[in-house]
Amino acid sequence: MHQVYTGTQIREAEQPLLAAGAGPQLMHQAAWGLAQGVIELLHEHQLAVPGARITGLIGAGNNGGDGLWALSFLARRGAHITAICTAERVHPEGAAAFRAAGGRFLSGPETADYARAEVVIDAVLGTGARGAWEGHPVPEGALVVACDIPSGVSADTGQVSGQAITADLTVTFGGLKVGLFNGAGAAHSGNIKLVDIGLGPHLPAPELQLLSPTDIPELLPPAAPHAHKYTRGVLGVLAGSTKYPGAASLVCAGALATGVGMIRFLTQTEHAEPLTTLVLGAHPEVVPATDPTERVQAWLVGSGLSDSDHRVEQAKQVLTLTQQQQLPAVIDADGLKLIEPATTQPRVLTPHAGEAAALLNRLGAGSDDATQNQRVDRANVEADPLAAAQKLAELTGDVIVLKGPHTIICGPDAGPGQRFIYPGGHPFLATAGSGDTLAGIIAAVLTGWAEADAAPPLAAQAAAGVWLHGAASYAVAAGGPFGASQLAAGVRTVVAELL
Ligand SMILES: NC(=O)C1=CN([C@@H]2O[C@H](COP(=O)(O)OP(=O)(O)OC[C@H]3O[C@@H](n4cnc5c(N)ncnc54)[C@H](OP(=O)(O)O)[C@@H]3O)[C@@H](O)[C@H]2O)[C@@H](O)CC1
Ligand SMILES: [K+]
Repeated sequence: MHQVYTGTQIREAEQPLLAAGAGPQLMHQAAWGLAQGVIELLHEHQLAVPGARITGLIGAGNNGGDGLWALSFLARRGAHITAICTAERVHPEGAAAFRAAGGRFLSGPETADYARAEVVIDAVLGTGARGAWEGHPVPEGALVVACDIPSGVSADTGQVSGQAITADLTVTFGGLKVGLFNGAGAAHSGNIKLVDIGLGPHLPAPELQLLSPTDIPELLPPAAPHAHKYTRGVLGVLAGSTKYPGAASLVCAGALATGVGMIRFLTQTEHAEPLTTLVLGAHPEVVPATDPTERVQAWLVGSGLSDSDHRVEQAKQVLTLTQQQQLPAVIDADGLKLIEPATTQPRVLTPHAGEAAALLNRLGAGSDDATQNQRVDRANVEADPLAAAQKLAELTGDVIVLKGPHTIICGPDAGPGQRFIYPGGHPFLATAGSGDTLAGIIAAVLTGWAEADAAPPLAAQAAAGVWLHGAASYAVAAGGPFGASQLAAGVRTVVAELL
């Protein structure tokens, strides 16, 4: 498990060390790690360090200081180092070390040299940045290494209000920052390398957690040796419609590959119908059901539902039932249009940005602050998905899985096991039906834990499902582009490797 902090939390953790006079030492550690990051990147690109043309973009504060010290370390390895100051002030000790190492500050016509840089170290703004940044051009083809956080990206939120640097690599100090993973920041950060500068004992509870493969086995329901299908868990599924028949099969495929005792599929009508035939054709083990009150341990409602009157009525009925029985439920897609907030029921909502915006508007999210009566749109959610997920979790009392390039999983409470980020599956995962499979996977995890004595927090269960879905995408993508119906095979591979 990796911990992710806001920039403000990292700054606060530095304070006791700065007060004890450890500032220069922290900066040297940070700069050393930054220089190592540059060297590794050069090697990855089959470029030699001796003679490499490396230019630092240097701001007024300690971020600039880190950049100057890193350049001086790189000069010792034979790199050709130059720097451009973007402000009138510059970190004095850093500048002295840079000059002593043979570094040259470019000014006036010399800045033309900048166009030949092979590597640019972005050390303009770090955690001390405030408001919008006007930006600075980067030579075409240069590799860009951001110092701590790409300049222009908020370390607290990932928001970019003016211009921002886009890095190939960000070397970040003391702790991973929310801004590297959330919203626009994720697209600017490139690969991320964490350098430990000894803040450990001073760090607070993290804002977010990133799951590692070793965290997953204990978050997936155990397969007990003497289990039978009912103890393992029965999942009720209300998914698919005449308009989106495939969703029902994809949901069932995701759930079966993750592992459930049984699936009861709520049919559209009492009579044999094409939707049920399709589901049973793909998964003969699924049991069709016409009565939603038959016993299940958890429900999945909404994937591919469409707005057909009959299917919507069925969904309303099942949602009420799950509330009365306090059953775990995953609510996906059109099911999200039907939920009412503030229940104590263990529920997981799985919106994408557009659905999250619609739900926030329906629940009146804009009405309690300066944005009064202003409608939330998809772009607002995409700019700060963590804030949107937190707001939704607060308004509904549910666990929110906000799907996107980086998926946020957010429970209604703060604290451990409540907030996670999954930094994206394989790009091929952006395909129709991928969300249906995800809903099935999460629902299977909830089903398996539904009657267990010591289950992980609901948000952690959902986060494990998101992780499984992402890992499955890499397993399947090894064989080339894929459609969602092939994802379940990847889920089985990943689960088999884990258990
Ligand atoms: N603390 C430590 O010992 C350690 C810190 N470390 C490093 O220090 C970094 C934090 O350093 P920091 O606090 O000096 O702030 P930093 O990000 O360099 O920028 C502040 C300067 O930028 C300016 N400025 C602000 N916004 C702006 C804008 N929008 N557009 C333009 N200018 C803007 C602002 O100028 P002002 O407006 O105040 O004149 C101010 O001078 C941190 O990220 C890490 O890299 C590590 O070495 C470990 C040890
Ligand atoms: K920076």
